[in-house]
Amino acid sequence: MKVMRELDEGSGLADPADSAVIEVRDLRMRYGPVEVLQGVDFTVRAGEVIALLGPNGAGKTTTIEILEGFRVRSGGEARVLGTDPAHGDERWRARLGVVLQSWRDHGRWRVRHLLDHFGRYYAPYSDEARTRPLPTDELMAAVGLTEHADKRVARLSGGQRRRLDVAIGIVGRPDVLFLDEPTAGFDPQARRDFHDLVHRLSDLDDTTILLTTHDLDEAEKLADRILILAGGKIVADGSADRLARQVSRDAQVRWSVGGEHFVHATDDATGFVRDLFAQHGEEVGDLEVRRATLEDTYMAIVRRDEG
Ligand SMILES: Nc1ncnc2c1ncn2[C@@H]1O[C@H](COP(=O)(O)OP(=O)(O)OP(=O)(O)O)[C@@H](O)[C@H]1O
Repeated sequence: MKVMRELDEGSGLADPADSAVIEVRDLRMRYGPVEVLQGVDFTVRAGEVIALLGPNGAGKTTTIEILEGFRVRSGGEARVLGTDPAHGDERWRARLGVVLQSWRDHGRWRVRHLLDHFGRYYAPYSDEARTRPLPTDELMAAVGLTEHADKRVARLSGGQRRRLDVAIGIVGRPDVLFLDEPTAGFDPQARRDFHDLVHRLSDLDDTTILLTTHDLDEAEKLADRILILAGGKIVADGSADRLARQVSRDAQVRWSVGGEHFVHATDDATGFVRDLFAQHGEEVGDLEVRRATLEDTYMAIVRRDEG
C-alpha cells in the first residue's frame, strides 16, 4: 500500500512550532476479529478544514468517534487539542463541536428552546478567545432555521433536522468541529448555505474542521486538505489539486477540425494547444482542456489500493 504525502503540505510529523490540533499515530481499532483501522496517521493544524474520504465501511466514523472520545481505540496514539480523547474532561469536551451521522432525540422540544438549552452548557467555558455560546438568534440565522424557531423538532423535515444538528454542533463556538456527513439530505441551497457557514467558521473563528463526506464536489470546495482512508490506512493526504497531479500529470485535450472530433492526453496542455492553433488556426473548434476531477483521482487511488 502506497501512501502519498505532500512534503510541504502535511508531512505527517508535527512541527512543534506549528500548532497541531489533531494528531493521530498508528491508530488501530478492532471490532472482534476485524481490524478496521490498521495504523492510521495524520495531523491537522489549527484552522485547517480537512475532508476524510473513503469507501463505505472504511472506518471514517470510527476514526471521528475515537477523536471525539465516544469510542475507545484498540491501539496507537491520538491527541485532540493536546489531550488524549479517551481521557478528555468537560473543559476539553466544551471546546469540541460534534455533528454525528444520525441523532434522533428531543422531538418534543422547540428549536429555539433546544438551542438555548444546549448553549447554556457552554457558558461556563467562555474564555478571552471565545465567548460561549453563540447567541441563539445568530445561530438560527447562520443555519437557516430562523423561520422554524418555534417548531417542534419532530415536525422538522430531514434537511431542517440536519441543519439543527449542525447548529447543535457549533452552538458552543468550538475550537475543533467534527462533522460526520453533515450535508446528507440537504437540498442544493442548504448545501451551499452550509458551505458558506464552514468558510465563515474557518475564516472568522479559526475553527479547525474535520468532516467526512461522500460528495467529492463538496470535499473539493471545502477542504484545504483531503485524506483518503482505505484498507485501514490513510492512503492519500494532500490538496485535491496535488492529489490529482500525483495520480496523473496528464490533461485531456478535446477539439474538432473540419467536423471531425479528436482527443489527446498530454502533460503540457498549453504547449499542445499552442501547436494545435499554429497548425490549424481558425479551423480548431470545440476546444476543451480537462484535468482529472477529484472523483477520477479518488477512484484511481482507491482502486489502486484495492488492487
Ligand atoms: N460497534 C461496532 N461493532 C462492530 N463493527 C462495527 C461497529 N461499528 C462499526 N463497525 C464496522 O466497522 C467498519 C467501519 O465502520 P465505519 O462506520 O467507521 O465506516 P465508515 O467509513 O464511516 O462507513 P460509511 O461511509 O458507510 O459511513 C464497518 O465494517 C462496520 O460494519
